[in-house]
Amino acid sequence: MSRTVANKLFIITGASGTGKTTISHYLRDNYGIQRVITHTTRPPRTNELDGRDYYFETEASFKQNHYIEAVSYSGYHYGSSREALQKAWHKQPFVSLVVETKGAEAYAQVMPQQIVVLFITVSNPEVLLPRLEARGDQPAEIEKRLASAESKRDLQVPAALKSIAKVINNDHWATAKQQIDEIIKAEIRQNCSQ
Ligand SMILES: Nc1ncnc2c1ncn2[C@@H]1O[C@H](COP(=O)(O)OP(=O)(O)OP(=O)(O)O)[C@@H](O)[C@H]1O
Ligand SMILES: Nc1nc2c(ncn2[C@@H]2O[C@H](COP(=O)(O)O)[C@@H](O)[C@H]2O)c(=O)[nH]1
Repeated sequence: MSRTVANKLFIITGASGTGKTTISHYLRDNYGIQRVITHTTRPPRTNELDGRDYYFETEASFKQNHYIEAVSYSGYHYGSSREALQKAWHKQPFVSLVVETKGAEAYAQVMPQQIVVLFITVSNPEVLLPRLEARGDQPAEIEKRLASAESKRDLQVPAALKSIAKVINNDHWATAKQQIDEIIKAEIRQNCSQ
């Protein structure tokens, strides 16, 4: 008898520059876990591609998707659509999603049984500025972002996620990677034993 693997969504959340996207790339490259592409009205950064990094939308086209959740962040709209999640799950049972914390809270309400929440943090938020500079973000954008209420809020695990979030400290990539490996391997084992 064939066994179906339950669909799982690894939600990667935390403040800007903590390393969420880096971790989603690690999951893709090492475990084949693809990221659900989300939608935004933010203009693309250098090297970002439509359909790969985001679905880049206009104000008008953003409104045409069917969102599980959508937020404003540092002056732009962001949203994760039902269409994109279903498309990703259609291809494979384990997928990831990179969102700010309000988005993660929404998923905890909508599909609590299907998510694993990874909250990414750093011990000293002062490292975030040089990290965003190294990423090539425009200085004005970095200043606006790090000063935003959302960015400051996302430095702490929200109360609604405290009981379920797996906190990953990303001061150093080598130790963050170890933590991620343990979590993913445990999820794979658990899924295989069901
Ligand atoms: N442990 C680390 N040490 C040093 N630099 C890191 C580390 N992890 C990630 N970075 C770098 O920090 C920058 C920001 O990382 P990343 O884009 O993954 O952050 P993010 O949380 O997705 O940010 P945002 O929410 O703004 O999109 C990148 O240049 C990345 O290479
Ligand atoms: N709640 C949601 N947050 C999202 C979504 N897509 C991305 N994000 C988060 O927004 C900020 C800013 O992203 P950036 O690419 O401009 O740096 C960051 O925290 C992302 O994780 C979404 O669909 N919903």
